[in-house]
Amino acid sequence: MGIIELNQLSKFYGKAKGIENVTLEVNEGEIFGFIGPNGAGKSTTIRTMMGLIFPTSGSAKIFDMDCSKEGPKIRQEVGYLPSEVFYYDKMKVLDLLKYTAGFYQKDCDARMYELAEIMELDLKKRIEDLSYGNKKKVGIVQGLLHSPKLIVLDEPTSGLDPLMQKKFFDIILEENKKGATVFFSSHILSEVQALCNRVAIIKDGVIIKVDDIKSMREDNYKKITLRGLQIDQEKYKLEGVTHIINGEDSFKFFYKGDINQITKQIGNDNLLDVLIEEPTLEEIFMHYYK
Ligand SMILES: Nc1ncnc2c1ncn2[C@@H]1O[C@H](COP(=O)(O)OP(=O)(O)OP(=O)(O)O)[C@@H](O)[C@H]1O
Repeated sequence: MGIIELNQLSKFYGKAKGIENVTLEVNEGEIFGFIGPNGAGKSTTIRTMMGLIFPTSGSAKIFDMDCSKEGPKIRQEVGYLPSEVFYYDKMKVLDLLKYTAGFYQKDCDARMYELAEIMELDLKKRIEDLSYGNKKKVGIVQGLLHSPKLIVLDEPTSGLDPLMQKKFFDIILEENKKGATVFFSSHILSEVQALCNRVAIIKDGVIIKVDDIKSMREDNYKKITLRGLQIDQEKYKLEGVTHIINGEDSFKFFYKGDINQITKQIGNDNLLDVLIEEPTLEEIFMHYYK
């Protein structure tokens, strides 16, 4: 049984498609990345999982419970950080966090103070006096103070400065080491690459790929850079060669196929240098969205 199980999940807003036939399984202990550009359907998927909106068809289960029917029970063990955080502006940070802690059937005080200290959050301030980034920090502490079994993060790092992002990722990794499963949406690929074990790519409401980060980088493409003044570029018009970029004394391309074939070709050229690398996730992602 997966911690999250989405089966043919669709959500239409009237006639407008939010997501269509999303099927995914997230296993216990994974850090799972959910990536896609703006409007791809990430928040729709997550809101359906959290029982905040209802699916048009299909099912979403967390801990083997139906998200539409058992929302309150599921939420006891889920920490959710929405993409946009809205608050009771007049409340003080501490009062809001205590109010949140009151929803859980466990004592959250120690962890709450600990997280607030790590995130350098001023508990005495009113919400309305906080910057956007500091409001986001309140959301993070709110989402994690009950040490949930599943952490669901919808674009969590927007608004955080790099130092805070690092602290936040350290907290997430620590929670994961303690056993929490993490589901994490983002359009920033480097952070997904740094944090996640597996990733799903969503485009126009449809999942186009689910893979582990390692094989996604290794199995697909090689990024090849050749340096030299007399490279016969015509000879590289081969099957599997794409994304060609011509520089002054360099020639770059992506290659997918038999590595012997391409190295044979490279061996025929008089080169100053050659670099064969794994593409970054960013580059792979661009391929899927071209
Ligand atoms: N309440 C709504 N009413 C109508 N259409 C909606 C509603 N919410 C989302 N949509 C549409 O559903 C699609 C998916 O949107 P969603 O917010 O889930 O994407 P997203 O991947 O989270 O994007 P972003 O990164 O911009 O938050 C979009 O086409 C969006 O316009």
